[in-house]
Amino acid sequence: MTWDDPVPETDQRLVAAAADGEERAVEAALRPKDLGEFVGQERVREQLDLVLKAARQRGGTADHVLLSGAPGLGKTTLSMIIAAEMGAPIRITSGPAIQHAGDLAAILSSLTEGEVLFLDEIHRMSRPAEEMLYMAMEDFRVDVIVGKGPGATAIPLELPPFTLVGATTRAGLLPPPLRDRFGFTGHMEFYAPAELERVVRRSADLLDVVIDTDGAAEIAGRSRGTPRIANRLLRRVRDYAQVKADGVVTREIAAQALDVYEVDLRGLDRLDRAVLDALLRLFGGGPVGLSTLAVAVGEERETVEEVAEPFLVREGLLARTPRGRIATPAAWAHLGLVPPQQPNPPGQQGLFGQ
Ligand SMILES: Nc1ncnc2c1ncn2[C@@H]1O[C@H](COP(=O)(O)OP(=O)(O)OP(=O)(O)O)[C@@H](O)[C@H]1O
Repeated sequence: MTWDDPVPETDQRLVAAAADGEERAVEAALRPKDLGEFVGQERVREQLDLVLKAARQRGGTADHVLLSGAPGLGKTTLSMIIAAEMGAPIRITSGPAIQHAGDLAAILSSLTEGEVLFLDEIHRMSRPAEEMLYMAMEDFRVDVIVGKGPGATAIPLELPPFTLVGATTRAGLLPPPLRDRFGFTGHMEFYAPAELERVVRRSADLLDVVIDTDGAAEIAGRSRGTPRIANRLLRRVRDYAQVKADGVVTREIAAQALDVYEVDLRGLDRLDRAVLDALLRLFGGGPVGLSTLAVAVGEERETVEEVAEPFLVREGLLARTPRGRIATPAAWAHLGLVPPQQPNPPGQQGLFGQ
């Protein structure tokens, strides 16, 4: 497996959606092995089930599959399930690991018939490799260029039929010719709390952790719609339950543990709350410019914009407007603060129609 990309420093948070190599090794034990075990994503599961069943009935190779969605929602897991359901081996690589077309040619030419090639972060592949992939996907053929300059020749190389599973967090960044070569695209959504609760209970079972329904619900509610985060929080809660209590995870124990790790009821961590707190207390809820907000919390502009804000926006706690960042009424409520009363100019509504 090649997941060579370092996780950015700022992403090494308990609530980070990305994982480093070490965590991926721990995660391997928790991966569902077939579609039946895979929690949630009903639509994608049903559609994929049809694609795979039909391919099996025809005795052929499944169409190429594109999975799009945020990190930690189960794209790698689904690719392994696709291989398992097709009874095929799987090869795993990622866009950034394929710098040259030659790297891709080497991988493609060593595939066996029906093999699944999982290409994570497919949007980060180099241009020449991408162009080679077009032909490989469509015609199961690549042209290997031998030599340089005017004497260079293209030697056609036949490939066995294979299934490409591409994963991307940014489907919009894929060039249309690449997108169009996938027979099926699955859009992965964030998970509902009840689904995450099932993920937590399943993982607890596998890790031999005793947990009650409320304990699982408490962890699920703080997991930002993401199974990877749910599993990570479960591991930290397990430590707490073992060291500070009798090992059993109840709602109270889960809440105490996650309070220690500063992950609040909605899954906000220290950084998220610092941004909201500054926006509300220092700037009256905004609008305030990103740079000013970043200085106020002692972080880089990029950290606030790329690490904290996406989740705050998704949660409906912060809005990005042309005039700057503004807090929503939900943000005031979440931090238990009361918004200042601002008289609206005659005939004009306030920002939130208040
Ligand atoms: N639907 C699910 N049911 C149960 N566990 C899940 C589900 N989806 C993901 N997980 C668990 O969450 C963890 C992360 O999943 P996975 O590595 O597949 O995510 P990903 O979308 O590929 O992430 P990335 O984009 O960072 O590669 C794994 O331990 C996996 O077992």
